[in-house]
Amino acid sequence: MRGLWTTDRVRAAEERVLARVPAGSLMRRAAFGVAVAAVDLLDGRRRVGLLVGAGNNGGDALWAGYYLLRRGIAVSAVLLDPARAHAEGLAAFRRAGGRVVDRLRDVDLVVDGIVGLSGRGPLRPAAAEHVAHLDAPVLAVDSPSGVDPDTGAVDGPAVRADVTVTFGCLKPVHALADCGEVRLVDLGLEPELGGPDLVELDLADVGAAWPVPGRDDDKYTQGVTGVAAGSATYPGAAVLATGSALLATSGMVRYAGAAAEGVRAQWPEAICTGSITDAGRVQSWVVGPGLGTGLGAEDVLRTVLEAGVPVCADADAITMLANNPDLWDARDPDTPVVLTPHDREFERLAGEVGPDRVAAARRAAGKFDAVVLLKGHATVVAAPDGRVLVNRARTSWAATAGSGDVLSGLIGSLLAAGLDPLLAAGCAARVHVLAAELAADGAPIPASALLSAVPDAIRAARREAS
Ligand SMILES: NC(=O)C1=CN([C@@H]2O[C@H](COP(=O)(O)OP(=O)(O)OC[C@H]3O[C@@H](n4cnc5c(N)ncnc54)[C@H](OP(=O)(O)O)[C@@H]3O)[C@@H](O)[C@H]2O)[C@@H](O)CC1
Ligand SMILES: Nc1ncnc2c1ncn2[C@@H]1O[C@H](COP(=O)(O)OP(=O)(O)O)[C@@H](O)[C@H]1O
Ligand SMILES: [K+]
Repeated sequence: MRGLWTTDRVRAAEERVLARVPAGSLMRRAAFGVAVAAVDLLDGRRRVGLLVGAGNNGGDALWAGYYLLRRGIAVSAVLLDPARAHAEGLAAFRRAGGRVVDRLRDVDLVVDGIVGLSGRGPLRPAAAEHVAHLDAPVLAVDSPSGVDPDTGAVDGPAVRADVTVTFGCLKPVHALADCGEVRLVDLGLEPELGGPDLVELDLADVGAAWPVPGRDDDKYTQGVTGVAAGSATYPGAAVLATGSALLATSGMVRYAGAAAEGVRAQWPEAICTGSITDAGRVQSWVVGPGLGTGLGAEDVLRTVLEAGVPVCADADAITMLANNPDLWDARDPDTPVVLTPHDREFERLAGEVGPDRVAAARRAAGKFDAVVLLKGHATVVAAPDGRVLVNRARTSWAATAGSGDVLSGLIGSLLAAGLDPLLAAGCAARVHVLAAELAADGAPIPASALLSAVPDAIRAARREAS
C-alpha cells in the first residue's frame, strides 16, 4: 500500500522538519538523490542539461548539477527567470564549473527543474518553448512540470518524464499522471505527514484481500453474487458480467434477466432465471450493464436497491439514477452501493468531472453516500467518508467495449464475499487492469479476452501476497 499526500500536507510536514535541520540540508539531500538517478540514467554518457525555474525546484536542479559536475559530468543550465534563480544553488553550480546557456544543445539527459510543488497550470510559453525542442530523455525533479501536482491534470504544454525523482513522499500526481518511473528520496518526512490523502493498493494488498475458499466453505458461505444485467438487445453485457463474477470467487452466481438463455449457454454453472422476482437469495447485486433504461429496467433497479444487500450499480443503472433520482428512495440507508461511472455517466449523475478527478469522485461519494469508482486511465475510488484509492493503468488496453461489464462483475463478487465496498472496488480495479495487460500482451483484445485473463491476474496478485 502506498500513500500519497497533497502539496499542502507536504509543505506543512516539510516546515516541521525544516525547523530542526540545518538550512539547505533538505534541498541538498533531494538534489543528491536527483544526481544519483541522473548518473544511473546516463549509463556512462556525460552531458546533462538543466531547465531551471524560479523556485526551489530549480534550486534542486542546480544543486544536482553541482553534484554531477563534481563527478566530472558536463552540465549546462537554462535559467528561465535568471533574476529569481535559486541563489545558493546557482553559486554552487557556477563554482563547480557549470555553464549557463540560452538553449540546451547536445545533451544526453535533461533535468526538469522548471516547477514542482508550486506549479499550477500548463507550462508558460518560455518554458514550453524549451521543452518542445527536447530530444534527450527527461528526469523530472519532484514532478513533471506543467502537470498539476495535486490533480495530475494536464491542460496544455507539459514535460513528459522518463523518470521522476520525488522527495519525502509521493504526491497525487505520481499516481494520477504519467511520471515515467517514480523514485522516492527519503527526507525524514514520514513521521510528520499523518495519514495519506490517497492510497494506491499494491498487487500484494489485493492478493491478500482476495477471497478464497477455506476448509469449511461451501458454495453459499463465500457469498452468492446476483447479476441483473443484459437485455434482449444487449445479452453480451450479461455474459461478461456474470462470467467475471464466476471467475472472481468460487461462490455461486445467479443471473436474472432477459439474457438468461445466452448466459446459460456460455456459463452452465450460473443459476439463471428470466426474472428478478424469482432469482433467489444473493449477498450482492450487480445491476445495470446492458439492462436498458425503460420501466422494466427501473423496476429491476428498485428491486435490487430494496434487497438490503450491497449493490454495484453500473452503466444503465447509473443513467436511471441520474434521470430519476427518486429511485434512490428504494435503497435501505444501510445498504452499501458502489457506483462505477465513466466520465459521461458521472456527468449525468453529478455534474462535470473537471480537472480534479479525486475531488469529483469524493464529492459524488458524499452526495450519494456511496463508493464512487470513476473510470479512466487512472481510476479513482472514493468512499463517502473521504477515503480514496487510486489505480493507474500502465497500458490502455482495457479501453474496449464491454470491459466495464467485466469490472462490475468483479466488484459484485467481492461485495458478495463481504469485502469493505471501497476495498472491493479498489481490488477489482487493480485486477481488471492487470487482466487487461496480461491478455493484451502488446496487441488489442476484446473484453472477452480480458475476462479470460482474470484468473491469471488473481493468481499473480495472490503470488505477490504469499
Ligand atoms: N520545501 C522544502 O523543504 C523542499 C522543497 N524542495 C523542492 O522545492 C519545490 C517547491 O519549490 P517552490 O515552492 O519554491 O516552488 P516551485 O515548484 O519551484 O515553483 C517555482 C515558481 O514557478 C512558477 N510557476 C508556477 N507554475 C508554473 C508553470 N506552470 N510554468 C512555469 N512556471 C510556473 C511560480 O512562480 P511565479 O512566476 O508564479 O511567481 C512558482 O512560484 C519542490 O517541488 C521540490 O522540488 C526540495 O528541495 C526538498 C525540500
Ligand atoms: N485509456 C484507458 N486506459 C486504461 N483503462 C481504460 C482507459 N479507458 C477506459 N479504461 C477502462 O476500461 C473500462 C471501460 O468501462 P466502460 O466505459 O464502462 O466500458 P463498457 O461500458 O463498454 O463496458 C473501465 O474499467 C476503464 O477504467
Ligand atoms: K519539475
